[in-house]
Amino acid sequence: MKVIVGMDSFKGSLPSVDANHAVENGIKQVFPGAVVKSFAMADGGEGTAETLVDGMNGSLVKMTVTGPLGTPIESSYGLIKDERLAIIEVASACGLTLLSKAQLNPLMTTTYGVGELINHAYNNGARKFIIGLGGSSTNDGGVGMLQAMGYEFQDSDGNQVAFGGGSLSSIYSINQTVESRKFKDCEFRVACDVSNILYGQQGASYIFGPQKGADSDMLKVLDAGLKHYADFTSKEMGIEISSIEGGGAAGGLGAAFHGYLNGQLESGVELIMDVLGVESEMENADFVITGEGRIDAQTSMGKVPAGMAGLAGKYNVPIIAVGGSLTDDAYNLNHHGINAVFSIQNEPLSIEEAMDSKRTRTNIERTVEQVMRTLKINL
Ligand SMILES: O=C(O)[C@H](O)CO
Repeated sequence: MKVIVGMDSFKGSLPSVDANHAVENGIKQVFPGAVVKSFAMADGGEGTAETLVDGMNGSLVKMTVTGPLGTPIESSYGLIKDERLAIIEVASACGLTLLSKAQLNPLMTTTYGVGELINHAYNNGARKFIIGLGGSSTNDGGVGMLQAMGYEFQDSDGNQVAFGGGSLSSIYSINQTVESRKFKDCEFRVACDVSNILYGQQGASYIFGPQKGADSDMLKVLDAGLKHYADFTSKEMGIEISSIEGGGAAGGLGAAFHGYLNGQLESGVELIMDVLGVESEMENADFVITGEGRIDAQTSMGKVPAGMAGLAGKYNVPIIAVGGSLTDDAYNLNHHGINAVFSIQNEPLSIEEAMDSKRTRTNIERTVEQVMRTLKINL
């Protein structure tokens, strides 16, 4: 018997590697001879760098970067030296969670620190990059990042435009320096958490600006700034960034990666499955076990269980999901390729108790063992 295990982390409770181990233990209690192929999964969002570093024998590089408000913050990225691969979650340099509610201001916040992470990884030998977009506090179209990578965005007086989405409308000329050209040989694979375009009613500002602290007047300024930036990018550089799907991810960072760095914008979970080589093990598998901390309506929209279900479906392999909590919507997954969904909880508990990592590990193992026992019944 061959089983594929592909668990996401149980956020705030258990990393994916540990969730995978718990599932493996549950399987082995009942089928000790089973061949278990384990892939600690992620979707490009929080935890992706740590997960890939664990799964690919890499290391986490810690460094100080320019934070979203221009002051120094501690950040990190994953580095797989042998593969010359760096994994960067943009939120670790410009994320929402780095700021208090009162500090949120997308007119001012910058992605400069993301560019500093890329530079550092480049100097550490990285030529391939996996970039996780999402959870940002910025709406600067990635201009801050590009400035840190050697691009010059100047206003009509020849000064560098200031940080933040509020300054995009002052872009008057764009230049590439020698420094910026070194990234031509790099490969950027970009995991997008959304498919929105750069500007307009469905663009970065109007859809994600409010969660970053923008009121309705700010939204107009931010959206106009992104449009101006796209128009100038087309005029000065001959690059089209206004209509690419995912261009509006992380306040327009998607557009910057696509237009300026030739980045490939992809669905996060599919990108990670590809990097880990999940598909090559799927064809002759007997079944798959996947799961995440909370299985809800968003799960079917490109989260790890949905991605694993898509791949399992391609090879007609049955798939079972286990979750820390299940909303009513979780059961709709039965109509989206997941054969059965189980909660790991077995008694009434507070959230804190339910998220205790030891309890989570034990409950995953027990639930999977019981599912395996059910599979073993020969009716
Ligand atoms: O960072 C953001 O703007 C949202 O997560 C959408 O990408």
